[in-house]
Amino acid sequence: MPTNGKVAIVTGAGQGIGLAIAVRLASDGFAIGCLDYDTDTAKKAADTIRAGGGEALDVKADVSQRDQVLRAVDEVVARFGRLDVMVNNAGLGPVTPIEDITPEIYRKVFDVNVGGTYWGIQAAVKHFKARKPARKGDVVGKIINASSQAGQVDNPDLAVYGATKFAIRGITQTAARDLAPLGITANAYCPGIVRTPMMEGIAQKVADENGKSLEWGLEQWARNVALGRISEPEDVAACVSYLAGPDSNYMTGQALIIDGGMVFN
Ligand SMILES: NC(=O)C1=CN([C@@H]2O[C@H](COP(=O)(O)OP(=O)(O)OC[C@H]3O[C@@H](n4cnc5c(N)ncnc54)[C@H](O)[C@@H]3O)[C@@H](O)[C@H]2O)C=CC1
Ligand SMILES: CC(=O)C(C)=O
Repeated sequence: MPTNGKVAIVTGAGQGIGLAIAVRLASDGFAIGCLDYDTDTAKKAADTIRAGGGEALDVKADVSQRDQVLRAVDEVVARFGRLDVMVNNAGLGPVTPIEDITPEIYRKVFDVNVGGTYWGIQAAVKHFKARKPARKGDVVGKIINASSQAGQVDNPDLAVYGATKFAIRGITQTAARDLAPLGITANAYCPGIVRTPMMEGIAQKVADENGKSLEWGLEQWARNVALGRISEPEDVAACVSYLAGPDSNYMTGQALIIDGGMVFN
């Protein structure tokens, strides 16, 4: 794989959408920091990229822990010498009927999904600030955050998860405004229904409640998709490739919806 001389970090790179983004950005020429709290899957992701001729380093951090995120990002910068793109992708998506929400689940999901986004932004900005834009509007660093279609509209039994994804859109818009003078853009990607372990967990719960299969559970979500199929992680990674690359340099504060045209009530 050719290198474009740039470095990207992807959180939650061990599986699902994060893995697909890491592999795609490596094929775009980025050296990749594969960050995950699961050291085995992070290592596998980095091994996969290196086996394909790319450059990668696996780093361990729980994104809900600010000090761990700062340390892991420093580690990647120490290895590759710079940072250009930070993809705050790691997240949790538990099914939480509204009456079952506990303080513990609320705290945990917000700490990972929202806290992890704050800490990833802070860790990246520290390094982006090492470069000054030569001219007003030049881009020296890009923040890309994972929101969701569940950050646009209501979804059944996802009150905690959905709230974090609405919050991430808000954080992205504010970060875009606050960080623009430093030459840093911030955008979010909003997948629809993506076949990953997270989504399979959500679909399986509905399937179990109805005595049906996982495929039936996924099909219930696909019925709302105009294009007629749920997406694969690579569909999302292709759009994140655009957000990470130079063609989106004049775009900031946006939420890119990648949902196959979901039809809402
Ligand atoms: N799968 C879907 O249909 C959709 C997913 N998303 C979002 O995309 C992102 C990725 O989702 P999936 O790939 O489906 O999830 P997944 O559950 O399949 O993978 C998540 C990855 O993040 C890692 N991770 C989780 N908590 C972490 C923590 N505290 N610290 C470090 N790593 C952690 C896991 O080890 C795993 O490798 C999430 O933010 C999710 O909310 C958004 C819309 C739809
Ligand atoms: C998991 C997720 O983000 C959904 C269902 O939109």
